Amino acid sequence: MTAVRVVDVHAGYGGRPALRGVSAELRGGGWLAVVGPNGAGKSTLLKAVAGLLPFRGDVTLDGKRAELLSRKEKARLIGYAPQNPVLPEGLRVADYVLLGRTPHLGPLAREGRDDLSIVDNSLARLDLTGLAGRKLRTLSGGERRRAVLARVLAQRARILLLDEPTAGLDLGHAQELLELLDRLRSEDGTTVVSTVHDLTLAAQYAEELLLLADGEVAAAGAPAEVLTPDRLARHYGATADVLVASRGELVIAPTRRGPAPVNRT
Ligand SMILES: Nc1ncnc2c1ncn2[C@@H]1O[C@H](COP(=O)(O)OP(=O)(O)OP(=O)(O)O)[C@@H](O)[C@H]1O
Repeated sequence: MTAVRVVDVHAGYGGRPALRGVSAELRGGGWLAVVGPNGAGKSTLLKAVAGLLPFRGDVTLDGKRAELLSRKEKARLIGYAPQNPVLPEGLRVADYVLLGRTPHLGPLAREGRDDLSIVDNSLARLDLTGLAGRKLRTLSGGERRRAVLARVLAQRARILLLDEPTAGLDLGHAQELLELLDRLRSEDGTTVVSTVHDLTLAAQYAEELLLLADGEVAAAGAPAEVLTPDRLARHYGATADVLVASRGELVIAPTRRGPAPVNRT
């Protein structure tokens, strides 16, 4: 079943268009990476799908039109991690992650044992157990990012909208997160839409790429179809080789524009 369908979406800020006729479709349990240069409209698309920005066009989530979903229904269905969230700095990490359970709490809004165990599990999955008692304001940039993702995981939403989830994470934590998302997708059928700047990681984990440029879809499809040196030059102004690694995975390797480097070995 199609989990996310976006049809001819237009959105903007103060009359200035940022998305112009964007369409995309993703099956349940799929992973769509939204890529494109700075200012292309990637975050705007995620905000529109999350219902945080007015738009023209249609967005359907799990077969239901997004604008007809109640706030609580939407919060159960979508877990959204913005690029630069404003955090309640005085809150402890565990209490912040518990906020992810809010859409599931009963009328008295008291968390139960299940909620606390989901929070513990989310903290462990993001390697935050040892930091559970720390105030958010004391965390490093990457630790804060992981706390935000732990809150989103605790929500147990069927569709995750993650804006630059690996930004600020070291290589190991970035890889662990992507592997975790991949497992959620294949084991629980979670659907993932993420924006990504690292095109090699995008190609390794996402099954579909949506390349946005200047608010429009420049290309869509499997990574090998979308990521060509020609498109990287045209839309990113970058010179890069698209290599195929030993396991068949794509590697996007930027190349120097000047003369070939002197061999330093
Ligand atoms: N709050 C805002 N007010 C006005 N213009 C905005 C706002 N947010 C984004 N824009 C503009 O909308 C366009 C798309 O921005 P968006 O944040 O969606 O790009 P992006 O592809 O996510 O970029 P990046 O890779 O730099 O994060 C840009 O021209 C940006 O300047």
